[in-house]
Amino acid sequence: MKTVAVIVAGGLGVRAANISGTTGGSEPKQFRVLAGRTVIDRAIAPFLDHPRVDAVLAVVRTGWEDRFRQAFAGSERLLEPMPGGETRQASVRRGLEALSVAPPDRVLIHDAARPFVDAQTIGRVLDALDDHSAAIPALPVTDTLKRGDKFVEETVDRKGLYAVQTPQGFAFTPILAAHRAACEVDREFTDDAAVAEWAGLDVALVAGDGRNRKLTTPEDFDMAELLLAAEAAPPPVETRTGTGYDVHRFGPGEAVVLCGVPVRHDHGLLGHSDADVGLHALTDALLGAIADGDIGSHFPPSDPQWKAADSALFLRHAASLVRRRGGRIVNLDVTLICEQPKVGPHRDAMRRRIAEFLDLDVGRIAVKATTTEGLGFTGRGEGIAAQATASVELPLERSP
Ligand SMILES: Nc1ccn([C@@H]2O[C@H](COP(=O)(O)OP(=O)(O)OP(=O)(O)O)[C@@H](O)[C@H]2O)c(=O)n1
Ligand SMILES: C[C@](O)(CO)[C@H](O)COP(=O)(O)O
Repeated sequence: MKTVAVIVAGGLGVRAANISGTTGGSEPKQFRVLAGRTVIDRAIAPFLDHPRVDAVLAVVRTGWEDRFRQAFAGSERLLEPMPGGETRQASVRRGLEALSVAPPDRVLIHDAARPFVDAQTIGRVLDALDDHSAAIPALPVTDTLKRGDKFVEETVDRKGLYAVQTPQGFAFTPILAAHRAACEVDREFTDDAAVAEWAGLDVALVAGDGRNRKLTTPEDFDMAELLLAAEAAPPPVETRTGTGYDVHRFGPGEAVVLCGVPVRHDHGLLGHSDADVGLHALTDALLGAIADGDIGSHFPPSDPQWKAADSALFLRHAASLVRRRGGRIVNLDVTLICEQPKVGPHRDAMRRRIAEFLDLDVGRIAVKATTTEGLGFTGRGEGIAAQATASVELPLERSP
C-alpha cells in the first residue's frame, strides 16, 4: 500500500501579512520562521518521519522551487517540488497530476500552513482509509455560530458542525477523478473533502487535534510563537528541603564507616546495617524532601536482608525515588558530630564517595564535622550523631 503526502505550499499568505491588502510580505507565510524553523519545514517533517508515508511531494509557489530545494536538500523521501496554481484547489490538482504518472494507492493532502500536525493525526486518517475512500480530521465547533453581516440574521445550530483540518486522506484514483471533474466544470471548493463530496464520495470524520491550527492571520502567528515559547521554556519546578538525623552507639571494633569511607578507630559502630550514620542522615534528608517516609519504613531494621548492608544502597534508593518523581538533587549537607575519630582528614574522600554513589557533582555535597565540647553522649565518646539537609527540585505539576 503506497501512500504519498502532498503538501500544498503555493499560496501567497495575504491574510497573514501585517499590512492588510498587500501580498504576503517579502515571503509567503509558509517560509516564515517560527522558533528557529520554517513553517513549511514543521509541516513536512511529520510526514517525512511517518512510518506509513512513503514519499512527500510539495507543491510550491512558482518561483520558490529553488528556495524549497535548498531548504530540503538531502531528504530522500522528498520528491521534486511542483509549481502551484492560482488557487489551493489548482495547486492540489497539479500535485495529483504529477503523481498520476506512477499513481500511489493513497494520498494525504496537507496545508503547508499547518505546522503543528502530528504523527497521531496522520495515523488516525490512515487508519480510517482502511475502510473508507476519504477521511478527514475534524473538531466539533465549540463557539456559538451566527449568520449575518452588520447585524445578526440568525443563530446557526452548531450541533453536528465540525471545523475541518488537514491532512485529508483519499484513495488516489477517485480523488484525482473528482478533482479533474471539478476542474472541467470550473467548480471551486475550499477543501479536498468538498471536492470528494461533490463527486459523490463518502467522507469519514476522524478526531482532529486542537494544536493542528492553520496559520492564516498575524494573530495566528503570534499564538504559534507563544505556544512554541511555552513548550521551549523549562518546566516550572519547586525546591524542597528535607532534614535527617541519626545516631549510632560505639561498640567493639577497629574502624567505622562514615559517609561511605572506612576510618580507623578504636571502636566500631553498632547497627543492623554497616551503621554509616552519615549516609543514614542523608537518606532521611532526601526522603524528607519528597515526603516519602523515612529510612526505617523503606528498610525496616527487623528485616534480615538489611543485616550488615552497605548503606550506599539506602542512599541510592532515596535518590532513585527523587528521580522517579522527575526531580533532581540540588545539594546535600551533612554534619558528623563526635569527638573521635577526626573527620577533617577524610572529608574530601567522603564528599567524593557520596558524589559517586549519586552521580552528583562533588561541589553539591558538603561534609562537616563538630565536637560537642565534651558534652552529652557524643562528648563522652559513647557514639556518633549525624544531621543532614537535602534540597531537591521537583516538577511543580507532579508535586503532590
Ligand atoms: N494558490 C494556492 C493557494 C493556497 N495554497 C496553499 O493552501 C494552504 C491553505 O491555504 P491558505 O491558508 O488560504 O493560504 P494562502 O492562500 O497562502 O493564504 P491567503 O488566502 O491569506 O493568501 C496553504 O498551505 C497554501 O500555501 C496553495 O498551495 N496554492
Ligand atoms: C483545507 C482547509 O485548511 C481545511 O480547513 C481550509 O479549507 C483551507 O481554507 P482557505 O480558505 O484556503 O484558508
